[in-house]
Amino acid sequence: MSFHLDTPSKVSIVEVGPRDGLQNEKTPLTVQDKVTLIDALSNTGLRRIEAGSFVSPKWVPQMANSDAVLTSIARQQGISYSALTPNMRGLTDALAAKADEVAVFGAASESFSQKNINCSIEQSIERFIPVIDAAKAASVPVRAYISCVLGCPYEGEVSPQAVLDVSKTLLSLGCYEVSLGDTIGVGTPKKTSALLSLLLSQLPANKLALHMHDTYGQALANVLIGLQHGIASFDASVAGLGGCPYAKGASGNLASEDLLYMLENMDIDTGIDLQKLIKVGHHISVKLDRQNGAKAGRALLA
Ligand SMILES: CC(C)(COP(=O)([O-])OP(=O)([O-])OC[C@H]1O[C@@H](n2cnc3c(N)ncnc32)[C@H](O)[C@@H]1OP(=O)([O-])[O-])[C@@H](O)C(=O)NCCC(=O)NCCSC(=O)C[C@@](C)(O)CC(=O)[O-]
Repeated sequence: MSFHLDTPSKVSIVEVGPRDGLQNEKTPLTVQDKVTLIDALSNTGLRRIEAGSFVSPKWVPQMANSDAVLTSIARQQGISYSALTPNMRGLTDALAAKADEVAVFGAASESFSQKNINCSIEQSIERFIPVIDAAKAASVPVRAYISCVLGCPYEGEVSPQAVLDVSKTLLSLGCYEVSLGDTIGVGTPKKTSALLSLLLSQLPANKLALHMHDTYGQALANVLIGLQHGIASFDASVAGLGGCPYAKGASGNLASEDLLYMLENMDIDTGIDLQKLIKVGHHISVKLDRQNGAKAGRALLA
């Protein structure tokens, strides 16, 4: 029996630890370390794993070895291994490395767009058009991220209408899903609910995902709001790894283990084995010499 509130009975989790999680880590991981992490994640039941990012190594050195990572992992059938592709150069490299899926990433805030990808929102859309077209021509699905949907580190408040406009544009260009990024974790249930109410008045729930950072401990509460609005796709990061290099102070993503613990206890099916995921979270935390950011992970290991 599913939870008494009107929530989806099944949800899909995008594990972003190997990308969003590692892109801001001070301790650089070797290709082999990343491959070990991704291969371990592949054995947990996850079906969507973001494995790397084809961005400028001058901007994000931690992702410089994404091609070697994608070509070295032990791919498992039924798992989509994705990568970020900000431009045609990124897409070409991602296709050469056989990414199963790619993602373009824009923002709802002009300042963040400039700081993150060095162009305006409008210019970013112009850049994405050939990327999306070429990916589709290669039969590679394209996801889209929008950063700063609930607040911007440079501008503060972001208007929900701006998020709606960018979402509609990216979906109309052929992205199969828009992942709404609370980049600095300032979203609260009230703000998340207001944003989703507007978006869902014009877009179907199955075109949206939530990508919550846990800076203020609100990520899981916001996910619950998302579930109650019918959202069934969520991004999370094993051990709560992460942070965005262009959003100072942003802490990690919502920990995958915490998300899974909540979903399991709401009888919502994900197909993922929590115990296996907890072990992966523990190992990567030890490897990075950082505290495991997953509360459920720490509690269940204790
Ligand atoms: C977008 C660019 C490339 C524009 O960067 P640019 O400087 O405007 O671009 P450019 O075309 O003038 O190129 C500059 C240099 O980068 C190289 N270059 C150009 N493109 C590539 C590429 N694809 N791969 C490798 N190298 C590349 C290019 O060859 C050139 O090299 P140089 O001639 O100086 O030696 C740059 O701004 C960049 O790489 N930004 C990275 C931003 C990033 O990765 N941010 C983190 C991910 S987004 C995020 O975390 C948020 C999210 C998704 O998780 C959701 C949320 O929480 O909000």
